[in-house]
Amino acid sequence: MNPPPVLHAERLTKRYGRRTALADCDLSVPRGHVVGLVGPNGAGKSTLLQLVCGLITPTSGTLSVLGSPPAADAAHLARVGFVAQDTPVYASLTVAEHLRMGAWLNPSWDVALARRRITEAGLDPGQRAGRLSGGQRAQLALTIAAAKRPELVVLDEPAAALDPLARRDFLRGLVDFVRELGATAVLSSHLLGDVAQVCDHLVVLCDGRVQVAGPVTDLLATHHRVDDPAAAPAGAEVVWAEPGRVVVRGPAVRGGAPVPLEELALAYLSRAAHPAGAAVTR
Ligand SMILES: Nc1ncnc2c1ncn2[C@@H]1O[C@H](COP(=O)(O)OP(=O)(O)OP(=O)(O)O)[C@@H](O)[C@H]1O
Repeated sequence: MNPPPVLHAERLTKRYGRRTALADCDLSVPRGHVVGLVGPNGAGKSTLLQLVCGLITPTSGTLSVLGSPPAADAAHLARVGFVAQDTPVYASLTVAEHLRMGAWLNPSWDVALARRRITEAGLDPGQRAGRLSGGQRAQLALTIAAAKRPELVVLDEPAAALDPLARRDFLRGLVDFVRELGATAVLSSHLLGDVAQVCDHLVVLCDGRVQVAGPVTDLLATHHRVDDPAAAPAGAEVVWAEPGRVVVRGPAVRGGAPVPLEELALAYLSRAAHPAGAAVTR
């Protein structure tokens, strides 16, 4: 029997007063992936991640995380790591004090893993966190999440403020620890290049709705670029069409070219932003 998905949402909806942040989201994410959650400002990414961590509750619909309701109990919480937006840490505590606090709060804390990651990231254990650079702070936050040995780690735009080199190091560290632990990571980002670099599962969210989701290999196999929407075969869907950039979804297209993941995500983001501009099923 297959293990339950890491995340399973059915008609998941979150409203803040009259504002709908997430609307009728259906989503299923299998274990062992690095999942990229992309969408523009206000798409609902943070809302979805906060629901997953049990920081807020749905207005309607259902959500299960590792087979249980989010944050079901202390044991369930210990299986989920969270790196919040801007990777907050305690400015007056040193790196070593963060690790001691992590060990004290988390029964499954892996002392050796935490020490090794700090050394690999070049962090000084005696340094106060308030004096760390953005990249160093992100590495500390990722180390704290990793040393819990979570089955799922949720990261809300953790690398957005980092320079390209620091981002690359951070993302490499993330992929290494996900592989080492056999965990799943869900990472929200505006940076399509980062997502294309490290994610093997993609969720595109716009206006609180899932536009497309699935394993990257499946998405790449079912999307093609053609010169002209008329070249799309019967049954194919034109996701987005503009001069020189027509992305279709469906069976292989004669003369069609592969679509890089960044362009595929952009096609769905463009369609959501300009609904009248595309979306033709032939
Ligand atoms: N606590 C809140 N109270 C009221 N509205 C909220 C609250 N949190 C989010 N929203 C609204 O819900 C919508 C989705 O916001 P959310 O922060 O989830 O988007 P996001 O995709 O994470 O955006 P960003 O990329 O800018 O961080 C937005 O319209 C936002 O204004």
